[in-house]
Amino acid sequence: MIQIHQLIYKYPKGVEISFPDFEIKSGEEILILGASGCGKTTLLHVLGGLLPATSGKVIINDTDITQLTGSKVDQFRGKNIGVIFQKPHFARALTVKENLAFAQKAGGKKVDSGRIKHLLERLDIAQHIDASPSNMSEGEKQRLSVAMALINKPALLLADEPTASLDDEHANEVIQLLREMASEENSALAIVTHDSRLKEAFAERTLTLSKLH
Ligand SMILES: Nc1ncnc2c1ncn2[C@@H]1O[C@H](COP(=O)(O)OP(=O)(O)OP(=O)(O)O)[C@@H](O)[C@H]1O
Repeated sequence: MIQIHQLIYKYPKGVEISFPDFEIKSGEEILILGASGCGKTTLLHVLGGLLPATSGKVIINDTDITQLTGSKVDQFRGKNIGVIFQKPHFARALTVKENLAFAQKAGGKKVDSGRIKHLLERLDIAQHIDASPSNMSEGEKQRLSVAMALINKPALLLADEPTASLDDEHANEVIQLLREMASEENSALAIVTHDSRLKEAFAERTLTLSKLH
């Protein structure tokens, strides 16, 4: 269960952004929409522990991450939060399997080849297990970034603009995949986007951020 309560982030010498309260249950999802500049990326970074909240709470499975300091935030993220960035980045010198094994170790877990194989098969990229990610198509790379984010069974899966450059058909496919995978893995899913095409599919599970004044 993820709970956001009275969350505020203030950029040093910049704007102060207040976010609405919301919660996401395990295996459920939320679409966070808003116009350019309203704070979507900022919210994603605060939820992912990449920016420290100025005040308020971000509770992820009973831990308020705003209270974690120093390397504790990084350790918590490695174990409990998966992030799918707009542009996937992998270690190019490592194979697909080695990238996933690296992510397991970074999350404080032992390398689990069975888990790696399961996710690659589920995401239909198992044929690339010993290849370099650089030799994969854009769609395959995106599916690998989903595998990387899910490898440690995170409580929270965050996706940043996953449909930004996609046509309607591919946008639907990616969203469908994220929803299925989050539900299968029992992760709470938060998608941050300005893509209002997605609004209908998420119906009441949409949160629209207000414009800053
Ligand atoms: N490093 C920074 N320092 C100061 N202000 C910033 C910084 N980064 C963002 N901002 C401001 O914070 C506000 C929210 O920015 P943010 O990038 O979160 O918006 P966004 O909704 O993700 O926008 P977009 O859809 O255009 O990516 C904006 O007013 C922006 O100018």
